Amino acid sequence: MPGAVKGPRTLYDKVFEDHIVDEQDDGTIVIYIDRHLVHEVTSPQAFEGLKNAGRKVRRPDCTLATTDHNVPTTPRKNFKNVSQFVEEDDSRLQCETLEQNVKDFKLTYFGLGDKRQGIVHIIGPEQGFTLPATTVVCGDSHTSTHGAFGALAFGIGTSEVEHVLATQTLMTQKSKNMRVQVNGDLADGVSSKDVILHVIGQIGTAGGTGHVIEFCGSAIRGLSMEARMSICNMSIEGGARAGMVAPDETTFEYLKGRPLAPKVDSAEWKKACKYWLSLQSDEDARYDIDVQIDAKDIVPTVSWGTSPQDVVPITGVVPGPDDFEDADKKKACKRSLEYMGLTAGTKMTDIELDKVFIGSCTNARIEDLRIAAHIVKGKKVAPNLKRAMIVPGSGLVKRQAEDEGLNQIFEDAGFEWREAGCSMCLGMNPDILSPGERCASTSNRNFEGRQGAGGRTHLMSPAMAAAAALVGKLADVRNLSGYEQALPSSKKAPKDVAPPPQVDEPDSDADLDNILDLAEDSQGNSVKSKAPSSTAGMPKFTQWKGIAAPMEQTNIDTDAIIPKQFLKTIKRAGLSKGLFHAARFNQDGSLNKDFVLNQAPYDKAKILVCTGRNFGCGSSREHAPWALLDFGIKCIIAPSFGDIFFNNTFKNGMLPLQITDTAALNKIADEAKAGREIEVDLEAQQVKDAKGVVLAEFQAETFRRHCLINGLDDIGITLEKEEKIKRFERKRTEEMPWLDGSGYLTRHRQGAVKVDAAAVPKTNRGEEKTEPLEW
Ligand SMILES: CC(C)[C@H](C(=O)O)[C@@H](O)C(=O)O
Ligand code: SF4
Repeated sequence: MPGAVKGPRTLYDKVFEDHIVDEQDDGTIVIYIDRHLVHEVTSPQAFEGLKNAGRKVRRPDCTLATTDHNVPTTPRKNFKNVSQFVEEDDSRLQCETLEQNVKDFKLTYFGLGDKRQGIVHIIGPEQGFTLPATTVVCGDSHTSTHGAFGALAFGIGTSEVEHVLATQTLMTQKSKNMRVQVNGDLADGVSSKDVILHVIGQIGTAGGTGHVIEFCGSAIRGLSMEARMSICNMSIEGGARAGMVAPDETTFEYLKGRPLAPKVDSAEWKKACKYWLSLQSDEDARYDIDVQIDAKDIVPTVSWGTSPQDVVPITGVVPGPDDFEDADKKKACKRSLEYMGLTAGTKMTDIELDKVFIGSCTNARIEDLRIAAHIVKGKKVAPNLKRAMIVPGSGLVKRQAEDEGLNQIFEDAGFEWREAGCSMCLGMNPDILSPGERCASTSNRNFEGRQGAGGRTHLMSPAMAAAAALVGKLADVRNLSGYEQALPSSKKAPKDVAPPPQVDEPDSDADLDNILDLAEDSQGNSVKSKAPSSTAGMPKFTQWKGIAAPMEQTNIDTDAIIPKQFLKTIKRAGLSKGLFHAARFNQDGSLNKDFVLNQAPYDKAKILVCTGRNFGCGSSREHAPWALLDFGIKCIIAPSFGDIFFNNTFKNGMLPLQITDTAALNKIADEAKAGREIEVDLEAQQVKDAKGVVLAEFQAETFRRHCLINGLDDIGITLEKEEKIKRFERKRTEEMPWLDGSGYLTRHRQGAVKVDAAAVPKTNRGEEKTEPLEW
């Protein structure tokens, strides 16, 4: 059994094995997905796929949608509907499309008129939708956040979103185990954001590739749930598929009273807690990578460059190329310094700022706002700052903060107090940096152009961002009087600083007796597809020959492959215009002749050969492979890939080809540089030059190779496993009844048959007049 580990098991092994629906000898495994979060950016093409195939959403009771990336953070007092409220055309279309889709597919949706709306990774935990030991996915790389609950939570691309909507499962492979142990007491002034920035600085942005990280050790145990979420959130910046923390008393305390968690002290709650506790890694469990960190070595940490691994202690100086031994790193450092407008040797605390952003799925929870408010209370934002913003992670965080008077503290200090959303974390809405502006940000990515074309981002904790706002430069929070009381270090971490949010009473209790029947119904309905039962739906990939464009850079992230402004589409086609946009075009829109894809013969490239490591790291946007495909590139050759990008390419009939043998890779790159064609032969598993001479041999994964060669579509293949999925669901209902829609999700279960019978589905909530929703 490929998925099962013999002998002692890790937390990840246990959660993964408990979700296996089907497994093949080659290691391809179908796992069941307990929780699916949906947002407006990565879902339109998935819903379109479902509609085209006549498929339904299999488990509306396990699906929760919100709109977060595109939404303005301006006051919503006069909000009537998104059509009037969202001014920018493409953003509005994406929000409207989501609203149409949640109506068409009868999904629970927290729209802009709902006080529970917010960043998808904030609302899931807040509602108790995220539970320990579950599998949680979302078309978003920071789904890793939910691993703080001991859930196996990871980001997926849009094709996989469609797969989950249709089948409630995913086809996957088992990842490797990595352990990051942080032991000891965190010093005053050091918070969980410093821990994760420090860890990424140590392991690098590709350090966790192919692994699930378990964070443990006394320092992690001492952290609140909010702090653990910030750590797991950024596992993706360390390249990991997911991050996890074993559930414990802190987890249970946080969950108590959440609307979608089992009712405290009920039989279900007790059963759930017992199961959740059993998931702790066994004592002798084996990890493929083991990292030990002493908490006392961690100081307030900030980023200086354009990758989350580019971090230094706030007491340090900007590094220079000479500080690195590796040639690639020297080059990357030079490029980062140019982009960031920094000189090696400059004291970090001498770096002047233009803006401060406190928000994002990493650090916009109530605890983060409390810390920042404590630091700025009674003080003023430095006069040199053009803007300082607080963007709460959800409507409920905002309300809680207002109940505590935090908004007043911020406004008195000179901060803007905004509505919930992703905001300046990636600037898909109007909150962006202008070219050259420098920002202290509590978000998670400092890629080139991340917060706005030409914008410069320094990542840090909320306490450090608050300190920076007061000083007008990067600043050491420990130099401010009274900072100690603000920070819940491991020594004094409160059990649960956030009282459960006040939410509407859940609908009537679940009628658990009829779960089995309804599960049958919903499954029966969900597979009544108009789609042909054939699994052949993808273009085939056998041999692929053409000009290969050479690239050398390391860590080419998906923001660089296609920046945010091109994500505001509801289609897959036409994205080549955004491909490598910042590099391909000058500021006036003309072609940058120095960029390889603008030079003949590479403007007709069909293959990309990247000799730098970690191609496609970062976000889960499937727009990256779509843009490459639209340009004509169907195969990318590199020494290593970001996990989600790697998966996404396969779903589009493309081949990401990992060649780790440097000599072979260089031979291929030489052909590319000479402007000669190369051929990738997936059947023979060889890369050849134009004359047919073999440059490299490779070993593709058996099942993926089979699917590519035969043009097989994953959803079709999975739907053939219907009986196994049903069996899994029956067992899940018997053993973990709390996972079938509870609270306000119950109605989807109870109403499944009734709603499905409706000729023209109205909305999923026509009756729910008491709910604070738009419809
Ligand atoms: C839009 C989405 C695909 C993306 C992600 O996956 O991370 C975004 O949330 C981001 O932070 O870049
Ligand atoms: S990383 Fe930023 S853009 Fe992505 S989900 Fe989080 S807040 Fe939104």
